[in-house]
Amino acid sequence: MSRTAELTGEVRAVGVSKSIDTTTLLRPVDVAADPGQCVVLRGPNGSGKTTLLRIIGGLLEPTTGTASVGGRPADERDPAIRACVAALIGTPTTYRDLTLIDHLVLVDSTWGHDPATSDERGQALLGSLGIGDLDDRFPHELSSGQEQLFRLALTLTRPSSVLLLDEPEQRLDTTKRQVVAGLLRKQVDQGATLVMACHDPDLTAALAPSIVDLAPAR
Ligand SMILES: Nc1ncnc2c1ncn2[C@@H]1O[C@H](COP(=O)(O)OP(=O)(O)OP(=O)(O)O)[C@@H](O)[C@H]1O
Repeated sequence: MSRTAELTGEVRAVGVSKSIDTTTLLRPVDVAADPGQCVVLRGPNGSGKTTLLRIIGGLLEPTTGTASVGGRPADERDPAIRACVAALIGTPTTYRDLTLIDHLVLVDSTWGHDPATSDERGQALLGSLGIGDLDDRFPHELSSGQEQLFRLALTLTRPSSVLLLDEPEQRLDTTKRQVVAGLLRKQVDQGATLVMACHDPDLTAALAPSIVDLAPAR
């Protein structure tokens, strides 16, 4: 996808908040993250971390403030934003009759990589997440932690400048959290902008991020 190169990974959210009727989902907050930087969103359950990630990903319009990626308004209807942002927020779509490696080959080749080497890249990614031996499984044949690793693989397999991850540590054991920390560190070192919600102090510390602490929504 040539559009990926068009947008750099600067993420900005200025005074963004979200309310629905009289309910506050997110109190006003600022976020700034540049390429090669990690920002971790912290806060108690219900403080609005997922809501903020959805706003930055252009999936949700803020009630106040503005959000942008690469200098453009964050709006996932914009193909340039979609080409730039890879997000793991909620449950990605999977196909019951495709194996894990089939999924990765599909996503990799769809996003413009050489289809002749998609399989190789997919195998390497699964291997780096410690689930290389599950390449021929179907998504419904995974444990919940293995499923989370597969979701991360699906997110990381496509090209992107910005990674938005909602609690990537979910359901992972300590060893796998360290594996994910190493993989995300590598992405950041290679120039990705990483914004993630996280409840795990060890994973947070491993990424040496800037921290944005969210106040409880009410
Ligand atoms: N569609 C909605 N309508 C009304 N309130 C909502 C809606 N979606 C979420 N909320 C509320 O908005 C607040 C923020 O939710 P959000 O999921 O962003 O929090 P979070 O910080 O990600 O929480 P957690 O740590 O539990 O994942 C919560 O109080 C939640 O109940």
